[in-house]
Amino acid sequence: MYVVIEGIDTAGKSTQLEILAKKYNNAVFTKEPGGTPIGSKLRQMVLTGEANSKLAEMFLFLADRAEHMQEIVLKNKDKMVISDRSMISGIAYAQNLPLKTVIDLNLISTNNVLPSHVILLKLSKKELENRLSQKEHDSIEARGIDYLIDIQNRMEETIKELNLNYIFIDASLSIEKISKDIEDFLNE
Ligand SMILES: Nc1ncnc2c1ncn2[C@@H]1O[C@H](COP(=O)(O)OP(=O)(O)O)[C@@H](O)[C@H]1O
Ligand SMILES: Cc1cn([C@H]2C[C@H](O)[C@@H](COP(=O)(O)OP(=O)(O)O)O2)c(=O)[nH]c1=O
Repeated sequence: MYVVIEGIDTAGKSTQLEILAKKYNNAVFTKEPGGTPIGSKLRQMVLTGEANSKLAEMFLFLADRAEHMQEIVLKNKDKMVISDRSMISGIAYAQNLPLKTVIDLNLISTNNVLPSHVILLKLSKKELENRLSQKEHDSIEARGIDYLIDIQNRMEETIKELNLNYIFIDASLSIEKISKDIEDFLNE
């Protein structure tokens, strides 16, 4: 089982992953970017905004994803792997290219492996404003509210386009209700 939890910044992914870690203590918990040794270097480069070129930034994420697929997802394919973000973020955040092109590049990076379960936490614009006002921003979050809402729409579009097995959850529900919905989805 290859489970991914998706959502724009502040949607509540880390909060739910902490709860999942207590419930599924045999699962392998990982993240993109940064789930491997090379990945943590790439993560540092993208989050501090070292790349001036948007294309270069996307290729850093793709390099991270290829290494992560080989070293974490495929090496643990007999276990439950639960990842904070995935190719869905990769496709949605790379807005400078048409969706189809970015999907193809991402499928190359994952060797055509797709997640078996996708959880998307969805924020309203108002709730996003509220949550972002309470944290310091990295260089991607600093791009603003409308940018992130566009990304969220692109995440939905990507999940549907790839025909994935998914659940969309209203991220402003209580932490407990969201975690129950996730558990039910994983037990289906
Ligand atoms: N269901 C929720 N309701 C209200 N606040 C939440 C909820 N889930 C998370 N939060 C809060 O929102 C902020 C962002 O959550 P976090 O889990 O760090 O998001 P992400 O990992 O997606 O960036 C944190 O301050 C967290 O406590
Ligand atoms: C996986 C991925 C993330 N991103 C972005 C989304 C986030 O803004 C950032 C990754 O940050 P994230 O790990 O979510 O950071 P935080 O620790 O702040 O929650 O990179 C891309 O632009 N492309 C990608 O392929």
